[in-house]
Amino acid sequence: MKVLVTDPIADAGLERLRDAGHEVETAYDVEGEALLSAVSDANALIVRSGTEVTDEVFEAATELVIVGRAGIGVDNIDIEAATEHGVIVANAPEGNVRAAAEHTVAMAFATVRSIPQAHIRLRDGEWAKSEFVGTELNGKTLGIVGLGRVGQEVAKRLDSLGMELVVYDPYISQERAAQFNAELVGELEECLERADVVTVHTPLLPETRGMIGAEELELLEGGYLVNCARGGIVDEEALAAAVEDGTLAGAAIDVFETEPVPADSTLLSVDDVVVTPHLGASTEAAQENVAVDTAKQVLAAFRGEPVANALNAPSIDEAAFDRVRPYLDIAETAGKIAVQLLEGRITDVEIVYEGEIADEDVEVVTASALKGVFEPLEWQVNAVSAPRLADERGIDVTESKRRKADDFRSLVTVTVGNGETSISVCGTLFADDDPRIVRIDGFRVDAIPYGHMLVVRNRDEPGVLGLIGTALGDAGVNIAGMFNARQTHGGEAITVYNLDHPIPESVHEELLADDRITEVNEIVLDNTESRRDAD
Ligand SMILES: NC(=O)c1ccc[n+]([C@@H]2O[C@H](COP(=O)([O-])OP(=O)(O)OC[C@H]3O[C@@H](n4cnc5c(N)ncnc54)[C@H](O)[C@@H]3O)[C@@H](O)[C@H]2O)c1
Ligand SMILES: O=C(O)[C@H](O)COP(=O)(O)O
Repeated sequence: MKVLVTDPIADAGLERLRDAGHEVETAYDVEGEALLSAVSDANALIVRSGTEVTDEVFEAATELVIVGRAGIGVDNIDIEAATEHGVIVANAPEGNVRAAAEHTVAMAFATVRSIPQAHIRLRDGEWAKSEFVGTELNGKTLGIVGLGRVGQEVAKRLDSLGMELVVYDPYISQERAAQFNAELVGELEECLERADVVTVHTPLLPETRGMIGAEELELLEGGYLVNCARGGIVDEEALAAAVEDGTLAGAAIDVFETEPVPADSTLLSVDDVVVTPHLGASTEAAQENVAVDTAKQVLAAFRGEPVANALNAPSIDEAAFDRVRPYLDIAETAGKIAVQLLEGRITDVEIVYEGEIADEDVEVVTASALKGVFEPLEWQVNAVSAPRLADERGIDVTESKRRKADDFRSLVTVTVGNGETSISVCGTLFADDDPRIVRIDGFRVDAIPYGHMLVVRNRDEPGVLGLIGTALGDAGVNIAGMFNARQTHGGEAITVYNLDHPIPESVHEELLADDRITEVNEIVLDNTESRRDAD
């Protein structure tokens, strides 16, 4: 597999990938056509905040399985486009949190004590001691906007330095804020009004873009603003003006609307604005953490295992995955069979888990079942894009669980409907790893799902099986296995064959010409020949 890395990550991450036998190409700072060309044969792309991963990139990256973000913010990655192309996007949300929090605290001190400004004056030979009378953080109020991972670490640190904490975060509870000795307020305005120093820790989202502009900055009058989250959350022009005209005492900014920040940015020309070039995550420990975490996720994606921090695909921990892994194939197969037995446009899919499997986290299994349903329809699909595809095409997907599974340890049933009728196919594992189809449309069967299968509905009358066998034999189609089930003596029956060859159209016609046979369906599964041989 080829892994393309377009922003610098720590060697530890690159080594993990190489040690696993993959080709790792580093192409830092590529953009435009060069990026499109470099990514065209890549199976994984690893980025930090420096690479814009747009729809165009996904169009060009036809072999891509995963985009790994060695860090937290994914505002540079078009996740919608990734999902549409069936590409996993995963970030590394833990490894640089402490580094970002420490940088935020450092930036708070830098601005309230004018450390960079004093440093420059002294380097220039000026002992400007009397000009730099700072503000003590102890006893002041800190306004935290966004109490997520980084916000919480900042809260702990500045609480211990004697600050009162006021939090604005519409998505957390009062109790959560209280755990950090913070008071949760309902409005951003109140947070800004009450704070002496505000630190910003939200993601950049449509909702947070420009959330702190001129009006909001006025509410922080006389205070300081620290943004080590994302450029664009705070309006840069408004911030520069507010510090310049004294509305704010100062600001410290690590992240910018455009990065690298243009040299003529007004923010860079304001004395009381302290700036760093997006250094929040730039510690050796943080870089090693996120590089290794990202490499691990790329390797998991290559192995077809769930990716721990996937943002657009089901994620599940390793131990839980080991328990559901055997059901991925049978769910996909049940979906494939069900959809091939259904006529008309599919309107709904139901996946039912019964028995021991019902105790598990089955999101990945459901994604596999959906993949199975959509693949025979020749929709470009994988387990990442299948749930979205269902949503886009207005297909109703339901999932349910029952603790009891009659006669089996676990059962997975996939039912597909077309608005008028539905077909359900139920699968299980014998001896934990031997997949079987045990019910088709309510008939109890015992079919090994692989290769070419023939599903015939017929009346339970003498001679029908002989007729089918003869028709197949005459056409040179060898029968590898067969199972016949009926509901009542002389009533409707279903017969399932495993065949060694595809079925010629003439056999379909010959069988359907007999009025005892009501339906003939050939099911094509892509399971390997070796599986069949093993059987
Ligand atoms: N400067 C750096 O190098 C650096 C390093 C790490 C993280 N970051 C950035 O820091 C930010 C926070 O990262 P995190 O890991 O803590 O994210 P997180 O997802 O853990 O936390 C974000 C918090 O923001 C809250 N939030 C969302 N919308 C909000 C809104 N409209 N108003 C108020 N709160 C809102 C969420 O509820 C959540 O609690 C991100 O933007 C991330 O990219 C920057
Ligand atoms: O979101 C992040 O993780 C930080 O902003 C770090 O970004 P970087 O990896 O580009 O330094």
